[in-house]
Amino acid sequence: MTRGLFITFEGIDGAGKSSHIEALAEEFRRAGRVVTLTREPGGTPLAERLRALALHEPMDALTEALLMFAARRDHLLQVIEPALARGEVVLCDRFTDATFAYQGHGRGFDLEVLAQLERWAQAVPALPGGLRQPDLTLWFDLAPEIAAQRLAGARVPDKFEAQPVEFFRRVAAGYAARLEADRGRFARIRADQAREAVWHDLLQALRGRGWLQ
Ligand SMILES: Nc1ncnc2c1ncn2[C@@H]1O[C@H](COP(=O)(O)OP(=O)(O)O)[C@@H](O)[C@H]1O
Ligand SMILES: Cc1cn([C@H]2C[C@H](O)[C@@H](COP(=O)(O)OP(=O)(O)O)O2)c(=O)[nH]c1=O
Repeated sequence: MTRGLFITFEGIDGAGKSSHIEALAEEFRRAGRVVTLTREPGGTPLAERLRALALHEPMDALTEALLMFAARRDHLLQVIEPALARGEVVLCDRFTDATFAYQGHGRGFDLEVLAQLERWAQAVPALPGGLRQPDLTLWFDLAPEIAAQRLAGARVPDKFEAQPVEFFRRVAAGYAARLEADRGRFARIRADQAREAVWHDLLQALRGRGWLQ
């Protein structure tokens, strides 16, 4: 059976993730793969309810991190693991790197505690190493000033999108640190380019791994 693939999309708000995720799903479908397109926080009825709370209610950083990981655990067990077991391609708009970047680096919450929560929430005993991680993380790297310009007037901001540029500088540094810690898992996409060039680089990252022709 075809091996399942777990690919996550990451980057600060406005970096351009959503603009490409559906196109990549279509590309995989053309290649004969079944695709599950999903997002975090969310992806199940319970996790979507937790998303609404986490994105719109004020709360301390630990509460926020616990909600993110609670939503993630439900999503992993209900959606991601079953899809991977069926050999599907799972494309997920954000995953745990976002928790390290936003709750960890953005809000300043303890990274060691996050690493512990990651080990609990992503535990899948049947896997070698016992921990589910993405096969590939596409990091849309964009300067916060440009992301803010792109988002201005584009949509009503949620709790995070309303943060100042300084917050997103820390979040972006958080993503860079995650990449440094696990280079093999990441592809850094230069998101300051025109859409066509971003799409080209994204496809190259997939082709380079032999996952698309
Ligand atoms: N390469 C690009 N150049 C200019 N604008 C872009 C580009 N990619 C996306 N956008 C625009 O920037 C805004 C944010 O893009 P979006 O895909 O929603 O980002 P994200 O999902 O990462 O928050 C949208 O208005 C989108 O149309
Ligand atoms: C997954 C995740 C998202 N977030 C934040 C980042 C985003 O600002 C917000 C929702 O992400 P996103 O789905 O990208 O928002 P939109 O659909 O509006 O583009 O949640 C965290 O703070 N921690 C997390 O663990």
